[in-house]
Amino acid sequence: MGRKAEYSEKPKKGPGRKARKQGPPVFRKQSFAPMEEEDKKLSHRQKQRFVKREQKKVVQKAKLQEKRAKGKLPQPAKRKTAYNSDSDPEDNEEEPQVASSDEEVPQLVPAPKGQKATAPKGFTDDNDAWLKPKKQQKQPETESEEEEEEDEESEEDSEDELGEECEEEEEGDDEEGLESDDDTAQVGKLADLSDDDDANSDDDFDISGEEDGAQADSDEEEDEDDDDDDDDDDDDKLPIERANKKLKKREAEEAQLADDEMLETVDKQDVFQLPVEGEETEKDLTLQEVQQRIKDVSLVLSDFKRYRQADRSRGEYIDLLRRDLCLYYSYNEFLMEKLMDMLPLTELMEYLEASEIARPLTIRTNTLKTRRRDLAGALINRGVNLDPLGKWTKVGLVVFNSQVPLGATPEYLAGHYMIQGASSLLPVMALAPQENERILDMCSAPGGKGSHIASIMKNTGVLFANDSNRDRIKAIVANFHRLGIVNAVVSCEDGTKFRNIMTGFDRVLLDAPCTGTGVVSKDPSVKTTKSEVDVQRCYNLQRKLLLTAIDCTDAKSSTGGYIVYSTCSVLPEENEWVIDYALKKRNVKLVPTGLDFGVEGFTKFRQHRFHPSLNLTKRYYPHTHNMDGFYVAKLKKFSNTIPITKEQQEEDEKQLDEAIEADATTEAAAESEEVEEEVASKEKGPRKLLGKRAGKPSFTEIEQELKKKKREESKTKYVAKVFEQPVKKPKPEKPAEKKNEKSQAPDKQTNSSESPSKSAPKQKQTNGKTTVSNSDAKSFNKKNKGSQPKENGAGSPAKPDDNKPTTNGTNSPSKSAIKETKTKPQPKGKQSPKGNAKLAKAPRVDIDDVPILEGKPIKKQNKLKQKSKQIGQLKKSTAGANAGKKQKFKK
Ligand SMILES: C[S@@+](CC[C@H](N)C(=O)[O-])C[C@H]1O[C@@H](n2cnc3c(N)ncnc32)[C@H](O)[C@@H]1O
Repeated sequence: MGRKAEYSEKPKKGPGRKARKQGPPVFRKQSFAPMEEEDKKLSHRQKQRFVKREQKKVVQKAKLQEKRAKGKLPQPAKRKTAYNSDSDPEDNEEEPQVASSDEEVPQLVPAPKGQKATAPKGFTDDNDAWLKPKKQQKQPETESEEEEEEDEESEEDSEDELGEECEEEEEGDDEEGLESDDDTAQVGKLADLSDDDDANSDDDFDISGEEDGAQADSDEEEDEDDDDDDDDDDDDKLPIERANKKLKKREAEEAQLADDEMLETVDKQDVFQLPVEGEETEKDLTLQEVQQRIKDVSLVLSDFKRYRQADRSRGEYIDLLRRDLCLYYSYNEFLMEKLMDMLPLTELMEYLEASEIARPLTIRTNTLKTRRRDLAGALINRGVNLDPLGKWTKVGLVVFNSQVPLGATPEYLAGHYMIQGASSLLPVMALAPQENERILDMCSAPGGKGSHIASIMKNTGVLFANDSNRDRIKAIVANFHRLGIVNAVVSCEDGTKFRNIMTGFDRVLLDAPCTGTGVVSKDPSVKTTKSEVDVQRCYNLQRKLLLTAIDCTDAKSSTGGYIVYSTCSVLPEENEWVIDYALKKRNVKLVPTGLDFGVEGFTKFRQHRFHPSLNLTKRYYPHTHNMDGFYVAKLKKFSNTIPITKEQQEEDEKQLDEAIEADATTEAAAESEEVEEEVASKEKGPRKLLGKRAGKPSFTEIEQELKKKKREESKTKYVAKVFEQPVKKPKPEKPAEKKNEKSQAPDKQTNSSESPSKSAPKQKQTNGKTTVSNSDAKSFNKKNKGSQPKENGAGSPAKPDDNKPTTNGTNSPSKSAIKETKTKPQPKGKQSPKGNAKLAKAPRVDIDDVPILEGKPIKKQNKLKQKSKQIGQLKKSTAGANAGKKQKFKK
């Protein structure tokens, strides 16, 4: 952009290129206002052209009149549009204007004035045939005229481009039109401030600057077409007429296109054609196309008889729909199939759409510390925009937006509220805890529902908050501390074993671990990661946990005897099926949840039929309740006896155990293979395996041992322990023993303490206490690099006997909360006679510092073991004096 524009002066009139070459461009201030003085100053060429045009017009008019007089042509109809050409003989008022400009340009052939009175009323494109003085005009042209004609044509083409604008501006006077063009050309020169001079080089009037390149190009193309078709016609027409014609033509084309497109769409909608078999078009499809196809197939399926292709089955359409839905919403086929089985098509679409959107952020008032109104006021003062969640809850608040992070407000830190999804309030409401009851929250971490229970109990009675995940237990403790809950005992046990620890609860909440298919909006990975095995594993575990929950409940409780089962999954396998199973296996019946909204649970699902009372259970969906997908069932235990024989019960237990273990093993097997490969690759170097064995895992003794342990670990995957007691591990007596122990010792220790069902370690597990030697802890901590054992007694766990329940299931655990147990470091009594002697002197290991094997991915555990073994082997080769230390390190 070179020159600075000056608006103060009027630019000098002249041919375009020449004008641009002269000094800085200037623009008049009122760009679109007429410039009467300047308008009259036409250049020589302009004048010549104008004269020519006038001549043409006169000739045309004369011929026209002649023809009309002979009766060859119909009387032209009056034009409706406002831009009647000056050729329109009816525009008498405008004639003088033409004449005014004609003052300077002598008319070579004066128009026959007498004709004006009898002139036809305007013209339309229908009668433009009468503007055809083709050859007669061309013949008299000299060569020089032809050149000028070329110029004129180019000029007129450019003017054509302005046709639309001209339509509004022109008043029927050609000269005015020209002037108008000229004026707009002046305005258009702003764009010419760029180096785009060449583009307009052929235009005397610099009007091409008005048009963008694309438009100009397209018009040029059209001009070419027109030249081909109507060359002769166009020669006879005024630019404005040509523009009009082109415009109409373009409009007709567009209308035609729109019609075609519509027909095409209607065609598509009417008869959707399934892709031909083997046609792999999915990869090329855009999301919009996939979406369209989803709509089309849905339409076909909605009225299959009407819209189907004769030779295609419903299954084919459903298959295609499933594939498209998977593609569009990024689900795996397994989960999409499950959802399609579960929901009618229209509802499915709504469900999928709703699952793409995050649910509203909700919080629960902790009524132990504040009232909802006060909390709302305090948060509003902090710039939180919130409202009560709904009439169905007195403690829920929905947060629309917040200027502060809700997990860090002083109110949050003071424990005035808990951030919880709306759906997680439902199971606790269904449980309806009472004050002074004994309630078990079997799978409690991170303590959202547990803390809700405690607050309804007003910190009376006892809440047993259990979870098998050691890491998540910490969250329970932290939340309970923050929320001021003092009636809770937190434990880390396998829920399926809880009947061996304690029974006789008034109420039990089982918020079971599940596939999480209802919380896709929170965790989109669920869409792609869940498989049949995951669902199987979940429902087997859920069944087992539910039977245990029922067994832990006291049917004779004066206030309760209720069990609430909930999941954040929408799959019937994890919900109705599990309840139906429990109805058959225990003396329980379904009772209303007390929740006055929600969809009834399924009583049938595909070929399966459930107990009719399953309609008392409630389902919640994102698209219907704007909550996470959720399921709630409330059971009443009416007898403490078990309706099935002991053998049957054992058989059931065994079956469930096997199913869970099998699932876990399947999963572990894959990992195990990885480990094997890893081991092999590590050993590949020094061993230099050749031939067929090269690069393949070699099943040495150690590797097989590893595999065995791996399987063991996978079996005890769900088992975790709390209150692990630090025990000093006896030092190895002979270095010679190292060889046997090197691969086994650390793992044996782990296994023995982890195994949930073997006789010796069973006691350790059921009482929830595990011995971990100080040296072990140190070595593990070294490996883990994270947690160093604290040598302070304050952090050590409680004496095992304090909390040790008997295994007959009648004894209650002591009511000491985890806080208590942590602050009472006591030596472990019955674990190991060897360790026992040294226990009193042993420095305590804080519970939080004990390395967690069961919580780690198996792959990592094996890596650790592998590393320790390697280090041990290395050290073994060094001085014998260090042998004891090495052994210790390895273990
Ligand atoms: C859905 S979450 C519980 C959420 C919790 N009720 C709340 O409201 O914050 C399921 C929990 O079950 C735990 N869990 C899984 N298997 C278990 C088992 N066998 N025994 C006890 N808890 C288990 C998981 O660690 C997880 O914390």
